[in-house]
Amino acid sequence: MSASHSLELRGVRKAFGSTEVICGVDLQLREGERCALIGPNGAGKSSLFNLVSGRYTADGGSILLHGEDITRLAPQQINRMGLARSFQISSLFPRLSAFENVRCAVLWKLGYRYAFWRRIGRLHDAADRAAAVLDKVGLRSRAHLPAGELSYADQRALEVAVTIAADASVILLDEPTAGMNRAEAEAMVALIREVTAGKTLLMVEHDMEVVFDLADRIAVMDNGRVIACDDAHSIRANPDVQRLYLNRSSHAA
Ligand SMILES: Nc1ncnc2c1ncn2[C@@H]1O[C@H](COP(=O)(O)OP(=O)(O)OP(=O)(O)O)[C@@H](O)[C@H]1O
Repeated sequence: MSASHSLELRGVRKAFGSTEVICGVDLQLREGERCALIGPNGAGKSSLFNLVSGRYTADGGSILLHGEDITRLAPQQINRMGLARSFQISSLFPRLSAFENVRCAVLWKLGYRYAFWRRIGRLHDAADRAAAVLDKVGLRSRAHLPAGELSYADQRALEVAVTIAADASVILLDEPTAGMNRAEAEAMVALIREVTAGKTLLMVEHDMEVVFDLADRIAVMDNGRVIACDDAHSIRANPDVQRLYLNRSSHAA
């Protein structure tokens, strides 16, 4: 793998029982690029996220993070190597404040197991980092509120904050604008653009306006395969992609 690839999938396969749901996926993400993963329901987008983040183990092929093989590593090992993933279903602690949610994520990355005399310093570091991240996502004034009391859009922003808290270099976002109105989605796009600057982003997204706005490249999945991966112009013009979307219902993206 060239050193400029942050993430590389080589012939990745996954089956559940006798059904292969990921059928030999190759995908390469360059450092600093934003890639959207699209495709119809059941195409395999979430399964691919689960494989990359270590929740599922691949049956074949390999996954490399900055050139290192992570195919068989546990999620927390992959996380500590610099890959962070958000979840579509909220993984926030609703009774903890926004600040505490982010601080937990920072401490988790630091690996909260070290000598006592180092803890105090680390706690201060974690608090500073959490405050800075909340500032970045525009939640400074709501940092003290329980996560469960934030508006829906703010909870999604907090999810992004938790995901970027540990300063991962590769970020996976799962439908970051799902359930948002246009204005909220636009604000989220601006936020993602800012907080992922210089990082590598892989994002599952159904909203094509968001996809075309944010992504440098778009990977299209169908039936467990990546059938195209290219810039927006080429994806729009791709006959296989056109066929895929014309043949589906309106919720095809
Ligand atoms: N844990 C599992 N056990 C069995 N089958 C699974 C499991 N996870 C996913 N699948 C199957 O794998 C296929 C791909 O599902 P996946 O959720 O990855 O698709 P998706 O593209 O994310 O769809 P959506 O857009 O609806 O979220 C589907 O046929 C699904 O039923």
